[in-house]
Amino acid sequence: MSFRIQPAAPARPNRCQLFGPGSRPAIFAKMAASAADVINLDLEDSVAPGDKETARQAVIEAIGAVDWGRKTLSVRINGLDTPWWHRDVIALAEEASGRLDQIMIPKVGCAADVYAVDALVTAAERAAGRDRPLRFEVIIESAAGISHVEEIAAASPRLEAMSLGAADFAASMGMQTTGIGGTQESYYMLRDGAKYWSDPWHWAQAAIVAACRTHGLLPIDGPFGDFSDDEGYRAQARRAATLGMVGKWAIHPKQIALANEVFTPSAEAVAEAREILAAMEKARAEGLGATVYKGRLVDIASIKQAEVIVAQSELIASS
Ligand SMILES: CC(C)(COP(=O)(O)OP(=O)(O)OC[C@H]1O[C@@H](n2cnc3c(N)ncnc32)[C@H](O)[C@@H]1OP(=O)(O)O)[C@@H](O)C(=O)NCCC(=O)NCCSC(=O)C[C@H](O)C(=O)O
Ligand SMILES: [Mg+2]
Repeated sequence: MSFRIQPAAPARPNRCQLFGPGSRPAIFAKMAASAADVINLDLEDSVAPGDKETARQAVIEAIGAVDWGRKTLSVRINGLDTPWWHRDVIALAEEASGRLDQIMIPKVGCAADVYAVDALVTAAERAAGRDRPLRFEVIIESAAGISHVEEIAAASPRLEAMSLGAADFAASMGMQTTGIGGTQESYYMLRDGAKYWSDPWHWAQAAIVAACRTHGLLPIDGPFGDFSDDEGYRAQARRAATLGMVGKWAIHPKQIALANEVFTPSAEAVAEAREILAAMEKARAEGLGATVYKGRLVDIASIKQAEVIVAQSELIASS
């Protein structure tokens, strides 16, 4: 470990982030009653330009009127290249009830984007006498965003989470696909005439996880567009979980259970992690730093790996 200790990410469940357009208030109560850990009311790309003002007002009203339970409640504002974002920020900070937890900033390209929103939120919060600071989550979904991912992760003490937005990311990168996440037909290796599909999202996910872990943020996988494909969603979510991400977006309610399933460590995984901890405790009592568990090496690093799984399961059980 470096002399600089890796900061812990916020201790809250973030297995599933359920999105819904701010222009569709009829679904807000259904979102609140769902099993998602985080709710994202959207003012950005799922809201048509002509509906921006009414969606903003509907969202502000619903933040105070709907019972959101213990969920993390977040609103995605419009991008900094639009004429709407500053009014989104001021209205949310000054008019929304104290129940609002987070603002999600889309299409962040550099640390200064976060700084700009931070400055505006800080002024609006002070003007409104808000006593609980709004927290931020950002979406990495552009070539600039992924190029500056580490400086973005360090940009504000308000920051708690960072997602990969596969659709805008693919567009910004000029990727030849209209798919949102998942297997891409043309991204394969060829051996002896057989195709082996590779994962074009992997490197961006890994960069986001590294930036988040360096700065104590929660790394989240973004949308999987084909909500008729449960197995495709599961596969994408499992890859993300294996890389260190803690959750994934749901753009339809049927994806919530899939995310919760994948990002909740299984009883078997938790039992095995506890057995590794017990084996290492026994080794330590015998003056050893390494031992054998089920025919494989476990050592002091294995304690930290096992603790990740136990900590995830205890966090979810206590939420
Ligand atoms: C995708 C949808 C437009 C589908 O809506 P709909 O046609 O109503 O679906 P169903 O008829 O199958 O709905 C079944 C029941 O579920 C309710 N419902 C639908 N959507 C939601 C929801 N999001 N939350 C809660 N409940 C929901 C319906 O009302 C039905 O209820 P009932 O009649 O009582 O049975 C729609 O799901 C939708 O709008 N999804 C969210 C879209 C969104 O927010 N997109 C933005 C995020 S993705 C993105 O922005 C890309 C990213 O930035 C990137 O770049 O990658
Ligand atoms: Mg997007």
